[in-house]
Amino acid sequence: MEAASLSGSSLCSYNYRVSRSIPRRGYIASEGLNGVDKPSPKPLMISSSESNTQNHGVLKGSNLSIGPVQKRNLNSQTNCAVGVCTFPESVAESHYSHAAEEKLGVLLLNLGGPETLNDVQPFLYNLFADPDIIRLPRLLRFLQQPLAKLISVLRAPKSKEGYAAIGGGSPLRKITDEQADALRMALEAKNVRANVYVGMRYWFPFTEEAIEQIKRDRITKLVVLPLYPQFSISTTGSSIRVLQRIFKEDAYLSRLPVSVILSWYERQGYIRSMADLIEKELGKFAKPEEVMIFFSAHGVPVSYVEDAGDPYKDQMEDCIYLIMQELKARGIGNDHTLAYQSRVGPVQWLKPYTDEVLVEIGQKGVKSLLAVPISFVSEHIETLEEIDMEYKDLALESGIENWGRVPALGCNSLFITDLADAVVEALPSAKALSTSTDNAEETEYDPLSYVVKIFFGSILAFFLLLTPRVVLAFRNGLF
Ligand SMILES: C=CC1=C(C)c2cc3[nH]c(cc4nc(cc5[nH]c(cc1n2)c(C)c5CCC(=O)O)C(CCC(=O)O)=C4C)c(C)c3C=C
Ligand SMILES: [Fe+2]
Repeated sequence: MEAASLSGSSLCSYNYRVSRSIPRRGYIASEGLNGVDKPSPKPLMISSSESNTQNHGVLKGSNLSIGPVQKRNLNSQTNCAVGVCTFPESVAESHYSHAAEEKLGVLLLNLGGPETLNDVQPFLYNLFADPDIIRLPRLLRFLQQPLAKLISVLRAPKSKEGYAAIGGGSPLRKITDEQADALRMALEAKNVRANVYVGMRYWFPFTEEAIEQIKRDRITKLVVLPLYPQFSISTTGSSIRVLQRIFKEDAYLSRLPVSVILSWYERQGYIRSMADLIEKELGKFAKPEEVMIFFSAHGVPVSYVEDAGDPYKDQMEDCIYLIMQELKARGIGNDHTLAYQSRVGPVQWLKPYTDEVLVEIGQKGVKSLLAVPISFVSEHIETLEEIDMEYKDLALESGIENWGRVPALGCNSLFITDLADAVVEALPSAKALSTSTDNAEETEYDPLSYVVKIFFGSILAFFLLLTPRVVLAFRNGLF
């Protein structure tokens, strides 16, 4: 465990805590489609310094630092593996800790999704305007918004088709609300009263709205729980960056004791509930032992992992190792593989790609396949449309005869109870960002420079989109 405070304003820094850890394993898939031993990954060190663009610059301009995750305690009997991100030990305890009545809040963070087809383009705009989704070099940052506008307009028709095919909108809000309710009840069953809030990154209810409600409710302690089992710069990282911005600008929030759970894929409850779902779906095949278990994770660009130090790939492989170990302990030793889906744009994404591997294994003679979406805990467009429709068709065309798909965890009771445990375990490490109000910062907004930026940025972005690589990506349907 390592705490670090960063250059620039030291309003906040985070510790990355792993309360129970296992030694790093090589990733070995049986009967090796992916069957290569992976070397031990370098220790995770995510720091953020405005001046440092090369060095693991995950959350630049923020004060987040996440120290090594690979410190693993073999002897630990506990089953919890929560990366808990708190404000530093060194800051004085906030007065909230001594408040007569503690009012606990849990903030669930998620991506959000368009609820109607009219929402699709503005939703895509919000997504592509996120500097953690399209990572431009500092000097080109002024292009972010015009690029987002152009890409969202160009991608919207394709995305709309996908959302139309799943009923005209994303189910994410409804499912996340149900998970919030279930978590509140699971906490209550443990005698922990808490308000559970939902904050989405790219659509309603936005994180900002949830925070406003938290303020109105005068919450005195907050646990932040992103609904992504594995950490990625593009998901949890991005959501935390938003929180940091909001918190450091607000006197009340900067004093509120907060604990952020960064990743939780190692938790036994999660691993067991995934193994339960897999076991159940395998049982639906005529010959369960012959089924290939096909984990399909949402991809990220390779540069996130190789240049920015995103732990996503390592955590994904570790997660799959743990699930397969759990299945093995139950006497289930099926072949398995991992591939990455949903790539967007002209850059290299994590390989192997789901569509390519499906064709490959179909041609190699695999007849039965169980698809397991692994990077998300709700049904969404990429399970309901991409996997259930596109990949299923592709698999059947490639020679696979028996297809199955594991549902997302949703409100699975073992899973929700385990999330409740994660919240309880995170409570003692809640710390305030700051005890003084003089840190509150106002961001300056200059309308003239904004208009100038948008105008010239749009022209530049337009020419950028005409480069051969980008044109080719559009032609190949990658946008
Ligand atoms: C762990 C999960 C996710 C990662 C990592 C992730 C990275 C990532 N995504 C895009 C681009 C798009 N994502 C879109 C939808 C979407 N993404 C996730 C999860 C992860 N994304 C989910 C759950 C959803 C679906 C939301 C819903 O409405 O159901 C979309 C929009 C849909 C589409 O047009 O395909 C885009 C675009 C990038 C570029 C990225 C990493 C850099
Ligand atoms: Fe995505």
